[in-house]
Amino acid sequence: MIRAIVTDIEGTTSDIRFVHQVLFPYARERLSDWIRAHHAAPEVSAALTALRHELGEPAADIDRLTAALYQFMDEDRKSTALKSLQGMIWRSGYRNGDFLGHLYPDVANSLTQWHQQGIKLYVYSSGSEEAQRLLFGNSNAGDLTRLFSGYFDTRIGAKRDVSAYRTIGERLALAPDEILFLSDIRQELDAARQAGWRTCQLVRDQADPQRQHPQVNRFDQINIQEFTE
Ligand SMILES: CSCCC(=O)C(=O)COP(=O)(O)O
Ligand SMILES: [Mg+2]
Repeated sequence: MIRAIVTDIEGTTSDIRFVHQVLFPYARERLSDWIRAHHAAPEVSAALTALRHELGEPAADIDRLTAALYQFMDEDRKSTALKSLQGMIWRSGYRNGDFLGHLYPDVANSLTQWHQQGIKLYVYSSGSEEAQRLLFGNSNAGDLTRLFSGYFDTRIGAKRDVSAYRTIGERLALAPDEILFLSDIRQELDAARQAGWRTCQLVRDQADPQRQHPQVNRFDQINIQEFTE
């Protein structure tokens, strides 16, 4: 029986174009000035210290760190430090009403129904926990944060790494086959399945010809019973 659903964001609940054409450019355009202005703030300073550690350059100055962050953004590197800083910059974007978090039209209804059925809902995204809360709290379907029981980001591990799913499973205190993972990326679903989870691939645009996991186009096509043996 499925007791928890863990969902990815980009390409699953939300359009990849929103992330790549709205969120990422918003942070990119502001990053350099923003770091200069805020590097002494404790949460920013902690992220920059983590970045120095990630780079293996304990003495890196602000210019070097900024250059590394631009390189990471070019590579779409899922660096925990970068993701943390992006989340902080997006905070003002949501607060100023520069954008709303994009959710596909089928998402809010399905999440609400699953929540009403007593299924616990969680997010697992490379975006920071703060970025996840901001997106669901300021979405085009309103504030959906009340539906979620928790948020996981790259601090728990990388999304293609089976150990991340094992650790999340332990935190949820559920048997692996009681957890359903929703994602658009086959390699993430492969890792979740290796951990014993049930999986479902969202194919918002084009089907994945490899068909390694059950595929749906929308959340309202997900029949939870079908994932229970
Ligand atoms: C929380 S929205 C920003 C998502 C993000 O930064 C990202 O890198 C996409 O990660 P996902 O794991 O949701 O594909
Ligand atoms: Mg995704």
